[in-house]
Amino acid sequence: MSEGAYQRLWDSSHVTLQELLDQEQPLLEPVPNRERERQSFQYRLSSLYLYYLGLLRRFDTLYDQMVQPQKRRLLRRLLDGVAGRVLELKDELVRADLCENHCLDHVLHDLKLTPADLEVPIPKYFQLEQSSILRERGQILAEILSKMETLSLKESFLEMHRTDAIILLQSAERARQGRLRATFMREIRREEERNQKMREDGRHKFSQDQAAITIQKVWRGYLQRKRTLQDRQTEMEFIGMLPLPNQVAPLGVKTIACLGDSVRRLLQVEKEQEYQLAMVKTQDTLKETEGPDMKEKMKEQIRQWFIECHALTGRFPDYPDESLGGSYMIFADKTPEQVKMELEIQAQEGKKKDQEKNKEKEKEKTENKKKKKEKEEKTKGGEADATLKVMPSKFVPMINAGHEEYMNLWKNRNDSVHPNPSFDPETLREEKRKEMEQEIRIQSTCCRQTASGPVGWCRVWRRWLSSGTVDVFNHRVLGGRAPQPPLRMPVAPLHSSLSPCPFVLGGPAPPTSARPVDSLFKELVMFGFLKKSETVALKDYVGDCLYLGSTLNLAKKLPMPSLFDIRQNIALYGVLRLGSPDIHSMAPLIRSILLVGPPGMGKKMLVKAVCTETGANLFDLSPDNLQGKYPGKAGVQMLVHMVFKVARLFQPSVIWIGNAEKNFYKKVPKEEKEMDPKRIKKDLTKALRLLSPGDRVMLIGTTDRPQLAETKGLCRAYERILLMPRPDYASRYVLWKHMLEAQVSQAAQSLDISALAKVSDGYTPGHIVQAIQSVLTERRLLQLSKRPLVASEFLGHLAKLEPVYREEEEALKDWYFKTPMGKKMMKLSKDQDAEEAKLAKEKKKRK
Ligand SMILES: Nc1ncnc2c1ncn2[C@@H]1O[C@H](COP(=O)(O)OP(=O)(O)OP(=O)(O)O)[C@@H](O)[C@H]1O
Repeated sequence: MSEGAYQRLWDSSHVTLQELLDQEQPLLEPVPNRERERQSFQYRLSSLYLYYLGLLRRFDTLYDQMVQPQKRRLLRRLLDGVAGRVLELKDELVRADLCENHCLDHVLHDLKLTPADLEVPIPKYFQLEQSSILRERGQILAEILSKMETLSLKESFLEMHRTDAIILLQSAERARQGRLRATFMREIRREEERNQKMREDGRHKFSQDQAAITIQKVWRGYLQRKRTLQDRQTEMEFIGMLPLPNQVAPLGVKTIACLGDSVRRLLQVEKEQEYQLAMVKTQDTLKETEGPDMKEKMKEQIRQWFIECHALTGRFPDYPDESLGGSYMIFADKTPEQVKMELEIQAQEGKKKDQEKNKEKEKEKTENKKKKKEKEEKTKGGEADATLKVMPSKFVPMINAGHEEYMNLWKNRNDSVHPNPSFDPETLREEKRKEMEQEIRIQSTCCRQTASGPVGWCRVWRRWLSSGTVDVFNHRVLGGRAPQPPLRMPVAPLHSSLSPCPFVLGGPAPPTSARPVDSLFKELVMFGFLKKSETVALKDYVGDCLYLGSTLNLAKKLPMPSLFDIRQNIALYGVLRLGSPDIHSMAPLIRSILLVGPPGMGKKMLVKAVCTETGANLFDLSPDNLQGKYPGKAGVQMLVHMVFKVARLFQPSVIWIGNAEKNFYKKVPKEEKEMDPKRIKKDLTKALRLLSPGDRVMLIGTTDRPQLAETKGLCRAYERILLMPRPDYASRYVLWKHMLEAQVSQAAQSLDISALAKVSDGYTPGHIVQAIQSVLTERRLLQLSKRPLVASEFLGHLAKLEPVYREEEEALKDWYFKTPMGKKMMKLSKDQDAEEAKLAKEKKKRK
């Protein structure tokens, strides 16, 4: 696609954005929490969520492919804003549905969208723009690990004696010879058997006709089977169940498209460098040509302002307070009277506000008490909240600002058909001029260094005015030194990446404060707490969505999350939050997630996918990994402190706890008493609470037996609990298809995948992977051309595996309904039932 095509896509995206922004305000109005209103509220939220998802996809493509650097800067802000709004809306959906998975099939249908539109896109820049620091860190980790590996290899080599090595070689060689001999003997035996059979069969002799009929039968059967297969193929192609042969290999087209994308990315880098150079040049030129004039004008303006004020009021006005904008008030296009009035009004309002605040505080206190009482009464009476409404968004103002900038700067350009991919010098100059104006304004009004530290320049002005030592009429000093503009802008201390760790508040200094972070990083790698995560893309977590969610809801059956829902939730809770600092700092904070599901559901795979998609470090604090390391109370305190400190400083980070139930055991089993799995519990919960917006650190726990843990403690540590039940038919179908086609191209055409999906009910994706791996050995893959794959081959292997029994899954569900979210979900469904029963009664009475 060309720059012009992307520009048109951008233009159309803003039309949708405008419509969405118009829908934001009505959502803020509270709605009574009754069945019908709740449904329409949920519908409005869901459609908004889907539209924003679509916009996110578009802005991601645009940011990835547009070349013009100034437009890309705006697109980045819009992309982050929309991603953040999607996260906020997801939170609202959870609050409205009281459930982590939402049945949006009817909304999809109404909006004429497809299930693919439900997919949460992961911005491509998360991976493409991973900072060099992240890459360097990966290299350091690989280096440390390879050093450790070579050391352990050396150690293991040293241990083997020469005689042992010879014995090992000899036994391997003898085994090889034995295998060869056995194969040879088997061949001889088979040959003998064949000969014997031929001798025995030789007795039945066919007549010529009989032989011809037999051969014809076999041949006709073969031909018919072939024809039937071809007919089936043509019919399937005709009804669209199989792709047409000319559609099967669009690989060439795809590669060309990918190549085009990469070329545009290279062009982006080129144009960005050009833009950076131009920025420096423009800044220098403006400073030289317009800077001195601008400075003089500003001084003159301030002086003029004072004189006019003096002439009007007979006295010098107070210098505008820094909190009110300082000299900005003077530079704004206002007359001195207006400014004076405004200052006075603001001062009065400030006083009033203070008084009002005090009053409000008192009021709030009494109201809070009242609300508490009401809530208690409601919970006793079993009533639900009275109103439903959306929380004010932090991202909408950001999107609004971006939208306005687009409307003012980029919408009505003459070159919209063939836009110029290079930067626009006029816009750049305007931007830099504004920046310079701001800088000079600060220089001529703000900070000046004095013996007692930095003093606001406006304060100096004010002091000079109050002491009467400055002659504003002639712009000279009557006594003492005239205020001098600062020579240099004060530089705020950079936010050091090694800032004090917040994880030990108060009390003694942090135990690792004297150690460099690199050494802590190395220690964690050496002890096996910081691991190299395998590369797994989130899209490889295969699964289909639930197509009949709303129908199940209508039939009063609680729909369970599909694998698709789980993938989307991980993308929303894990990837989008950890991927961008801007999104994380403003989005609703989520510090921890717990994945609950039977073994083989892909819990570990999802943890690895979050790390891959965001470039996060992977810390392993699983109880098994803690065994024998950092003993005692002080040890574990030190470990948690170290892990969270390194995780925060080298963010984004994922702290993974496998078998998370062990940290919260109701009763520690005898065989695990020595391990003491609960020792980390207290410090972990404390450290988690100290994570704040902007700290891109997430705890992800995985468990298959949450029933063994104290539900309260577990739910307090993990803010979101995602239940992963066995895959349904649709998910099993796509799992089989995807995994088989990864090894055998067009496996779906020769195999009855639907039958495989049906018989594998109860098996997890892990089981399916195992069955495929055991059937599709190297040998079997070589035989495929002669002996096509059939579904029955997988059955034997599946039968050997232990499925997830219904009782096991029911136990997991029962546990889930005891968690806070599960309880709310149950309560809502009961309330709905009661409400419906009441309505039915009323109807009957009326009749
Ligand atoms: N939805 C899926 N799509 C593709 N592969 C999957 C999916 N779910 C699981 N797998 C595969 O199944 C195997 C088992 O997954 P994994 O080890 O992550 O499961 P788990 O739930 O963590 O198991 P456990 O509880 O035993 O630790 C892995 O090879 C993984 O790649």
